[in-house]
Amino acid sequence: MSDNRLAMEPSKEFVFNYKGCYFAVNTTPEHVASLENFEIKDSDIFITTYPKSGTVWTQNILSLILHKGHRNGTENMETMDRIPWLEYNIRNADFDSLPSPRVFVTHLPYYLTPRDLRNRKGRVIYVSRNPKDVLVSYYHFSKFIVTLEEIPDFNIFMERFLAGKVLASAWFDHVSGWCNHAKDFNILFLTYEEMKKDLRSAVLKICNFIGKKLSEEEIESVVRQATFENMQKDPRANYANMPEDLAIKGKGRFLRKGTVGDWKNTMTVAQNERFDEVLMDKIKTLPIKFTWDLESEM
Ligand SMILES: Nc1ncnc2c1ncn2[C@@H]1O[C@H](COP(=O)(O)OS(=O)(=O)O)[C@@H](OP(=O)(O)O)[C@H]1O
Repeated sequence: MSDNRLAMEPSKEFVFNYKGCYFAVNTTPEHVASLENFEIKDSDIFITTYPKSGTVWTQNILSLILHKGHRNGTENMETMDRIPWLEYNIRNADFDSLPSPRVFVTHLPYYLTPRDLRNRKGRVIYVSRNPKDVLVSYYHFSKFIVTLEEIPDFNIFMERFLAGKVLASAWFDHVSGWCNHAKDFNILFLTYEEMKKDLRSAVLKICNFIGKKLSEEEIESVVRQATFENMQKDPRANYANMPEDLAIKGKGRFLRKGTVGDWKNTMTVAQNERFDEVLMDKIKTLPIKFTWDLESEM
């Protein structure tokens, strides 16, 4: 294989491919396959995202909405214990014994989710983010965490991202798959940018969707604690107490910048043009309209 082709292939040391989707090696094809038959309860909630789209943010919002102890600071539970990963059950959580409503988090494409979920059992909150900010956030994240292959050259990282040769595969396939199959799920779509613009409205949408009534004061408390500035101070949101096998290798924080339009600080004009050439026509076919910076909307 030529050097260029080699640079495009994700290393088997970090990922495996199962039915067209790349997974990190801290799960197994058997576990992913078993999820098809995972029994869903009506009250279950799934936070579903492509990586770097606002997963931990939404996990924190759900923890704050559902758990008084999280809201008033009397309980200190790690995010991944409160809301475990479905396909990366690294702490071997007993999913059956989680308190109701169970909340899971997943990067699964729609077609690998539990069958019950695809039959409108349980609820899905799907959060998406403009893919240029996803790309840049993903690039920095790969330098930050040991479970991802580090690709120091942004050009190569971008080409892999555009070709879907990264964990969770192609951004467009993920988002379009979920949008096109929305009717199979009981699903709420949110975007990172709308959460950023009006967090309170997003929190209210979530409460409404999951049927949770909170007082005005409680809503205020959720919103206040879910801002970037406040979450950045929270060791749980920053994975500060990560288990060894997920340890952080780089400098910086999980909550890195938390802005809309940061891609402009990393992508060159040529890279932006290349990105648009590959993805923009496709993006225009999506029912979600993305915000590329907080001044302009497409
Ligand atoms: N409260 C709040 N407000 C705004 N932005 C926030 C917030 N919490 C997390 N983030 C930003 O979300 C990015 C991480 O995305 P994910 O949590 O989806 O990452 S992961 O897939 O779970 O690894 C990452 O984006 P970047 O800062 O652009 O890298 C985080 O900073």
